[in-house]
Amino acid sequence: MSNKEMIESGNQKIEWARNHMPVLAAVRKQFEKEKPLEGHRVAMALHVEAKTAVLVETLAAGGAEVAITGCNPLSTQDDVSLALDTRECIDCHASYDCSTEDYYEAIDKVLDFEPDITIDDGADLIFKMHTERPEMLATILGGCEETTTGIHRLKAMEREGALKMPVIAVNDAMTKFLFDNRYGTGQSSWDGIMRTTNLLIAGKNAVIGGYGWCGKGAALRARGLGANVIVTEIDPIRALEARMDGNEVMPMKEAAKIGDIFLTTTGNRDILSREHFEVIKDGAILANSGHFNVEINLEDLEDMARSVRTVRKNIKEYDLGDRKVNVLAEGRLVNLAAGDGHPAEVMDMSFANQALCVRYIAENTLVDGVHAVPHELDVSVAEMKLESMGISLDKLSSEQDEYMSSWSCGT
Ligand SMILES: NC(=O)c1ccc[n+]([C@@H]2O[C@H](COP(=O)([O-])OP(=O)(O)OC[C@H]3O[C@@H](n4cnc5c(N)ncnc54)[C@H](O)[C@@H]3O)[C@@H](O)[C@H]2O)c1
Ligand SMILES: N[C@@H](CCSC[C@H]1O[C@@H](n2cnc3c(=O)[nH]cnc32)[C@H](O)[C@@H]1O)C(=O)O
Repeated sequence: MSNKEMIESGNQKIEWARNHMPVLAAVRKQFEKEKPLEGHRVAMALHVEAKTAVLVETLAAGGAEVAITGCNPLSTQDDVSLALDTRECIDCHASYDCSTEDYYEAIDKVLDFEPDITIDDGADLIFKMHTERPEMLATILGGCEETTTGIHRLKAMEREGALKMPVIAVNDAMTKFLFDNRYGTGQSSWDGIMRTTNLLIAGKNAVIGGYGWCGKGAALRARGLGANVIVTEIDPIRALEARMDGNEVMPMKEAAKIGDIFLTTTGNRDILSREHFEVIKDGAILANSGHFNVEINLEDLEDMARSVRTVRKNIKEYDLGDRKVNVLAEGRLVNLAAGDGHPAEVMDMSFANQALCVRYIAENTLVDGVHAVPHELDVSVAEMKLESMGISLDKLSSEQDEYMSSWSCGT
């Protein structure tokens, strides 16, 4: 494809996403009128694809200048990246097939832009500023964090007294994790696995590593596709919940022997490693939808393999001698590296939270540390989403309100 064709293709994808993100469209309308981000510079490290581009456009519509790069290798869509870079007030430095070196160089480029507000998905911008460019922290008003892993990292920094800027935990908004992590990851991970393998899910043993919000969604959709679902966990309450939701629960070492498809969603490392590869079923398919490329230990697999070859686009077959194992998308996020990421309607809510939190940072002075998304913003996103879906609610009558808040007439 020529550059011109790539830009056209990127713009087409952005238009489609924009037309399916009504909450962000409502926020954009407010931003166009009120210009709350005039004079602000926003640096972003997010998956650069069409829905993210709609968020970038929204921030620019609010008056911000924006520089953006990716937050994982293999999750950028190059046509969207090129299309974004043609926009006024927007610099885009992301590319799909970047090396680890290119990836961190691009993080530096968006920091060179001297932002006063950041948006991270995994806290790489914040980590880089704190470790290599601390002088930047003096002019940072605050940041927003998109994902669970980023929040873990930031809370660890906060615990050690190392976090020197305010950050809003956008991931922890109800209108984010209940929908994005659960229904988004549930749908888009299986979409990535199905389009990459072109194999049937029904009748297979699907092993889900972790029963957090992503794992619950992944298990739910796997059951809907006809799989027998096995969950692995380390948390007794989540394991119990998984069992009572109708899944089998067992240690990974047992699941490895019988699983046909493995999907890791823990945010942790080595969910699948040497001890599992030693017993894993022949032909097993391994995919990750959790954190970076560390949930499946590829070094162990490479070490154990006699040979490795590409057997289909985005599928590498590791020949272990008596068995073969297939890894999708190099163990990186399968829904983004081998798919189009979450559905637009879900990212609509996640990114409306982001846009509203960027505005909140611009208009308020926050102390250093991890902050919750203000409850009224979270509720306003739910209200706007319901409105866009044509759904209205009952209202408490004054009698009901009084009854619920009284202690004298409860029985
Ligand atoms: N692919 C995507 O688009 C996408 C979307 C949202 C979140 N994420 C990422 O997915 C990961 C999970 O997010 P979440 O919101 O579900 O987190 P969560 O904290 O709700 O769930 C993680 C679960 O994994 C379990 N776990 C941890 N170590 C384990 C181990 N060794 N074996 C089995 N289970 C283990 C935990 O007990 C927990 O129940 C994070 O890295 C997050 O950033 C990815
Ligand atoms: N750098 C992090 C990235 C985790 S991806 C998880 C985040 O990606 C976000 N996400 C999922 N799909 C899309 C998409 O299509 N566009 C933009 N962001 C997405 C989602 O909100 C989620 O919180 C790490 O490796 O741990």
